[in-house]
Amino acid sequence: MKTALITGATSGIGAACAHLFAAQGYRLILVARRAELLAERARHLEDKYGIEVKKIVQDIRDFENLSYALETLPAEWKKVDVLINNAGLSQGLDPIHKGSISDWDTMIDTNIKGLLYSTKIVSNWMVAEKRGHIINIGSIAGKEVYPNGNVYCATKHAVDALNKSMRIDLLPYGIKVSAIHPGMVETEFSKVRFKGDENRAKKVYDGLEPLIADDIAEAIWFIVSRPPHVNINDMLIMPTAQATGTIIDRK
Ligand SMILES: NC(=O)C1=CN([C@@H]2O[C@H](COP(=O)(O)OP(=O)(O)OC[C@H]3O[C@@H](n4cnc5c(N)ncnc54)[C@H](OP(=O)(O)O)[C@@H]3O)[C@@H](O)[C@H]2O)C=CC1
Ligand SMILES: N[C@@H](C=O)C(=O)O
Repeated sequence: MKTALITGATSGIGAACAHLFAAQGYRLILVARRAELLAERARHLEDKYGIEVKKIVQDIRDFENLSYALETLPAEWKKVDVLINNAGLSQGLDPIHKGSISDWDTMIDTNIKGLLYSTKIVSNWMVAEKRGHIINIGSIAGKEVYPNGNVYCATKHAVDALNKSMRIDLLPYGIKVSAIHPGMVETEFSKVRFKGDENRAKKVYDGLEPLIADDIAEAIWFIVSRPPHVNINDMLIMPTAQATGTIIDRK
């Protein structure tokens, strides 16, 4: 049985990936902070698809505890076939001079360092097995910048660079590396960005049809299901209604 490890599996793209990989018969290692929601998601997946789920209730910004939780998994669970570095977020949408230092720290610690921490642990497992596939969730914000996107865009540009670096560093071990860069996807993302302001979050998608999480999960499945001689390095996937990264923030 194949194993997928998904960070940020309680909501949005990560939750959609968990469903899709479970439906494809993968057993899952799911990482997130919200214990009750993770347990509920895991129970549903086990009941619906008859697969096994390991729940890792951890903040990916905490390397020591994340490492302990993952390294103490049973040995056969460490033969991870697919790592989906999904956990991430944006905090605020302010011009640089008005930005919050703590928001900047949260985005940098989650989107860059958290991704590095999970990759550090799992890539070593994959190197030992000389196989695996790492999927990094970037963003259109990792390809372009937009007004007030500053630090979030910078973190996703970092993910873009890290993806290219991982691809080179892990090639000798037969490990595939791919990035997917979505445009607007209607998840909890905007509610998190605007600190729970549901009206402001909803307005982001007014007047256009955004992507949904399943669109990204299906694209990731396409990437993962390519034959061994094919590696998709980078996929940019946008709502038809969104040509560039500019977020129209309707206050
Ligand atoms: N939605 C969009 O428009 C786009 C999103 N993206 C990227 O897609 C990825 C997923 O976002 P999306 O599904 O939209 O957003 P959601 O807010 O719906 O999901 C984010 C997930 O990440 C988890 N998470 C956040 N911080 C941490 C942390 N410190 N430790 C562990 N888990 C964490 C959350 O779980 P919990 O709170 O339980 O820990 C949640 O499961 C992110 O990297 C985002 O930047 C990229 C392009 C577009
Ligand atoms: N595409 C969105 C999420 O990453 C954004 O850029 O805000």
